[in-house]
Amino acid sequence: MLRSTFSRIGLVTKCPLIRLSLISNANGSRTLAIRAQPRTFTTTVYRRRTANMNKQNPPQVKRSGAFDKRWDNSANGKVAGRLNERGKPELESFLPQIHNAADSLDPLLYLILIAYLYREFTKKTKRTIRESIAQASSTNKFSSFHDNGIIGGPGSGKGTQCRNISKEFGFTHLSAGDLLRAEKKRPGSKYGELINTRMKEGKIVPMEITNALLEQAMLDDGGKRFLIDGFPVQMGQAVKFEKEVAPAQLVLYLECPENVMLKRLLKRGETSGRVDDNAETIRRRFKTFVENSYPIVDYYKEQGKIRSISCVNPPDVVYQEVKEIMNKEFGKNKNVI
Ligand SMILES: Nc1ncnc2c1ncn2[C@@H]1O[C@H](COP(=O)(O)OP(=O)(O)OP(=O)(O)O)[C@@H](O)[C@H]1O
Ligand SMILES: O=c1ccn([C@@H]2O[C@H](COP(=O)(O)O)[C@@H](O)[C@H]2O)c(=O)[nH]1
Repeated sequence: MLRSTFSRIGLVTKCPLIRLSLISNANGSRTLAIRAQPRTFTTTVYRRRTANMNKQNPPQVKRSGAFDKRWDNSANGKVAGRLNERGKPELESFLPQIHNAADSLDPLLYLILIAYLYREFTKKTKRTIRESIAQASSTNKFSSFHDNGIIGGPGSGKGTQCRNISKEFGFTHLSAGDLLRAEKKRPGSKYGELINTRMKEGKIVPMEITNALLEQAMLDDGGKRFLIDGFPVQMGQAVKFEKEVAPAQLVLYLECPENVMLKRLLKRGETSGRVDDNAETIRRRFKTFVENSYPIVDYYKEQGKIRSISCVNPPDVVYQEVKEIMNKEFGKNKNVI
């Protein structure tokens, strides 16, 4: 209870007060010092195997400052976490112990630790996204192609909305899933079996296959404005495609609760004949979506390209909102190639 309360508070707090350092002691042990202002809490996390490290000379757990509750020194003379190349402690690798000790930890210290970790995590994610954007915006092969993506969970209504958009706004509608299904059926395809297995398991098909199919479909079409349905599904795939084929101008993100999507897909499964429209695979597809798609949303958000739309309402109501967005972006020759 205490742990989850503080986790939640910690996750919305960005606190820069924490410092980690390793202190080498005379007896060969090392002490991890966590300075969570205004307190300092230290514990021995590591010791070298030296002659004087024996039962008569057990590792010392030092504590200082006002904090005197026990924090289990589970390291017990072994490395309790990873040190980086410069011999500094990597906080993430010490996290399990910090977490295990949460109930006996000073709540303030625990709160600050969680806040620190959150800050480090978001910093790292943002850095990765910025690097990816810089990489993707270098010139690609088909700079005249302009593509727009539509992403959302399985059954959120991507295909349904894409059909409306392409009819009204004149985009070529390409569906990554449909291209993969066509490749699966193509006699002699060397990827057919792999695609079938991945789809049945609710997993992502290797991006090289999907990107190549999309690129070919764009070339075959001869047009320049595309609406790509259900793509990208992975960060690496987005970056690779934008770098090598075409950058996205706009990405629509259809938001829908899982229970609504599940109901729609089970209904569709009664007639679709799709290998992935069954309860077990749908559950796996939800998991794949959650694990892979949030970074993509962040990636496009950073570039100001994402537009989120709730799609729990009937298709025509959802489309009114979609249409408004499309009109703003592409109406009256705005941004039209
Ligand atoms: N807004 C909506 N309200 C109710 N049903 C909808 C809505 N949008 C789509 N559907 C229905 O839900 C099912 C899934 O829709 P659709 O194929 O467009 O979703 P999708 O996101 O493309 O799914 P997938 O990723 O699995 O291909 C279809 O049977 C469709 O008719
Ligand atoms: O970029 C993509 C898009 C799709 N897949 C695989 O296809 C199925 C079905 O996709 P839909 O968009 O729902 O038609 C999906 O579950 C993945 O297995 C992919 O690998 N990469």
